[in-house]
Amino acid sequence: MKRIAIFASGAGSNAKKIIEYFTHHAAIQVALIVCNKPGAGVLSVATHYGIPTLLIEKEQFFRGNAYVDELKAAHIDFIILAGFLWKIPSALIQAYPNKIINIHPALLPKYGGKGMYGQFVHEAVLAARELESGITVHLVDELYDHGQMVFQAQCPVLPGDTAATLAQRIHALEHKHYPEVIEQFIMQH
Ligand SMILES: Nc1nc2c(c(=O)[nH]1)N[C@@H](CN(C=O)c1ccc(C(=O)N[C@@H](CCC(=O)O)C(=O)O)cc1)CN2
Ligand SMILES: NCC(=O)N[C@@H]1O[C@H](COP(=O)([O-])[O-])[C@@H](O)[C@H]1O
Repeated sequence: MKRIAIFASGAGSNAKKIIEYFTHHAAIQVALIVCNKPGAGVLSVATHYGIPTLLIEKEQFFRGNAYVDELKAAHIDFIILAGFLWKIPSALIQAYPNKIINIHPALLPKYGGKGMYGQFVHEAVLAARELESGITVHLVDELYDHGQMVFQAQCPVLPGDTAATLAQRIHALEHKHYPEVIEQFIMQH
C-alpha cells in the first residue's frame, strides 16, 4: 500500500476530492494531511474523513528537519501539494526525490513563480487577456513551478470572466483530473 501525505494551506477542495478518490483504493491511501495554517478548511476535511493531521510551523520547516523524520515515521511514500503556499525546502525534496508533485492553476511556464497563487494567478491571466487557461501538474524542485511537467489540461477564458468565475472553472478541472493524475504518477514510480 502506497501512503501519501497531502500538503495544503487552504479550503481543501482538492484534498477532499483526492481523499474520496482513494477511499477503498487497493494500492494507495491518503495517510496524512499536512497544513501550515491553523483553522484552515482542509483541517476540517481531514477530521471529517478521519485522516490524521500534522500542523507545521515555519522554524522547524525551513530551519529544522523540514518534518522529514515525522513523514518517514508515518511511512509516507509520496507528497501531494494541493494549495500549499510555502516553498518546499531542499531537505524535504532530497528526502523524497521525484516523489513530490504539485498542481498549479495555470498553464505553466506562464503565470508561475513567487506570488503566483490562488486568485493572483487568475487575475494575471485575465489582465493578459488570455483566451485560455488551465492546470498544470508538475514535479516539485527547489524553485517555484519549475519542475518537470506531468500533466496539463486547458479551459477557455470567457468574455466577462472574473477571477472568481475563472477560478470556478479551474477548480472543476482540478477536481476532475488531479486524483487520476496522482494515481497514474504513483503507479508508474
Ligand atoms: N520548492 C517548491 N515549493 C513549492 C512549489 C514548487 O514548485 N517548488 N509549488 C508551490 C505551490 N505554488 C504554485 O503552484 C506556489 C505557492 C505559493 C507561492 C508563494 O508565492 N507563496 C508566498 C507565501 C504565501 C503565504 O505564506 O501565504 C511566498 O513564498 O512569498 C508561489 C507558488 C508550493 N511549494
Ligand atoms: N500556486 C499554488 C496554487 O495557487 N494552488 C491552488 O490553490 C488552490 C487550492 O484550492 P483548495 O484548497 O480548494 O484545494 C487550487 O486551485 C490550487 O491550484
